[in-house]
Amino acid sequence: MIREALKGGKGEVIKDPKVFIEPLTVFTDIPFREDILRDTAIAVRYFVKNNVKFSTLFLGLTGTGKTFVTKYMYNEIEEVSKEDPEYKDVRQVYVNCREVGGTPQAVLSVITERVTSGIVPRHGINLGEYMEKIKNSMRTWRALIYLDEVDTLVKRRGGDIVLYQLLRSDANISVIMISNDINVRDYMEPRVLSSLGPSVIFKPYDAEQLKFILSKYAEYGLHIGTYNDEILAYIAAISAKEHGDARKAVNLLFRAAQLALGTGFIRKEHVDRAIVEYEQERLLEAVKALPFHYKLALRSVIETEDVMTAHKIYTDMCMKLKQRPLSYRRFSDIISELDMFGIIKIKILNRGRAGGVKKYVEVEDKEKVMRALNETFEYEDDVSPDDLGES
Ligand SMILES: Nc1ncnc2c1ncn2[C@@H]1O[C@H](COP(=O)(O)OP(=O)(O)OP(=O)(O)O)[C@@H](O)[C@H]1O
Repeated sequence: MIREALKGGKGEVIKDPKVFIEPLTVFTDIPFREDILRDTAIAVRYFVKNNVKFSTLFLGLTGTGKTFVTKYMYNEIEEVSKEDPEYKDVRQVYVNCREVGGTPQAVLSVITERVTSGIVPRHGINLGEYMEKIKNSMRTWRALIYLDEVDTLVKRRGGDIVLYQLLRSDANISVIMISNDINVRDYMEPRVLSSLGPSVIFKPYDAEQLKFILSKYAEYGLHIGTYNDEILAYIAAISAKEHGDARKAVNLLFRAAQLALGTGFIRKEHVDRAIVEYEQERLLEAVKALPFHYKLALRSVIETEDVMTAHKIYTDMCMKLKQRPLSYRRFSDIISELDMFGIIKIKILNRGRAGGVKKYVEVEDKEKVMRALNETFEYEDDVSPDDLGES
C-alpha cells in the first residue's frame, strides 16, 4: 500500500501537483488578463526608459487574478532585467499590507528595508524618516512598489497619507496597488485620490472563462483521460455562481483530483465532496479570523435563537472568563456583522409586544460551527471549550 503510494501508478490522476500549488512556475501567459498585462508593461517601460512615473490601482473581487497578474509581472521584469541593461537599476518591492500588519509604520518599514537592503527599525522612528531613507536610496535606484491588500493600509489612520507620500515624492517611485475591496477609494482623502492614477478593473470570470482556465490546469497538471469536459464545466458553473472566483475553481479541481486518487477518473461525486470540504474549511477560516467577543457571541447564539437570551448566555461566559461583557447594543451589532459574514442568519426582525425590535438568529449547521469554534478556542491562550460551559 505504502509502496504503491510512493511509486504511484495505477489509478493516478495528478501528473504534477506543482501546477496547482505554484501555478506561476507553469503558466507562460495569463488567459483573459492579456490586455491588463500589456498596458501595465507599457507603463513600466515608460517608467524605466522615459522617467514617466505611474501609479495604478488593481480592483476586483477575490480570485479574479489580481495577485496572479502582479506576481507574473514581477517575475517577467526580473527576467527582462537580465537582458535589458536599462532595467538593471529597477528595484521591485512586493508587500502584502495585511500580512505585514497593515499599519503605516509596518508597511513603510518593510518598503524601506527592501529598497535599501538594510536592516530598518520597525519602531521608534517616524514615518518621515522612512521616507527620507527611501528617497536617499532612490538616488541610485528606481523602485516599482506593489502594495497588495492595500485596503488594510488605507483603512488604518494615516494609511492613505503613506500612499500620498509615495505617490507625490520626487523620488523615482511607481506604485501598483491591489485591493479586493472595491470601495477602497472611499477611504482616501481627496488629495490622495487626486494623485492616484487610474483604476484597472478585474472583472469576475464567467463560466466559460473559468472552464478554459480549468482546462489549462487539467492539461498541465492531470493525466490524460482522468477528466472530461463535463466535469470541468460543472466546476466552472459552481465557481461562476460565486462571483467568478478562479481560486475556488482551481481549488475544487485539485481537491476532486486528490479524492479521485486510485480510481483514475474524476467524477461528479468527487467534486461534490470537494465542495463540502471546501465550504467547511472556509467556515473554519472565517470563524478563526473572528475577534474574541465575536466568537463568544457566536457560541451563545448556538445555544438559543433569541438574541436577548443569547446576550445573557454571553454575559455569563464573559464572567466565567473574567472578561468585561459588551452591552446588549454592541452585542446586537456583532450579531448583525456575523450575519453579514454569512456565518449566521438573522431570521426575523419583528416588533415585540412592548414595541421593541426582536431579533432571532438561525445557525444553519450548528455542529459545523461548533466544531470550528472548538478548534479555534484551542488556539486562544487560556480558554478551553470547557470554560464556555459545554452543554
Ligand atoms: N487568468 C487566470 N489563469 C490561470 N489561473 C488563474 C487566473 N486567474 C486566477 N487564477 C488562479 O486563481 C488563484 C487566485 O488568484 P489571485 O490570487 O490572483 O486572486 P486575487 O484576485 O488576488 O484575489 P484576492 O483579492 O482574494 O487575493 C491564482 O493563484 C491562480 O491559481
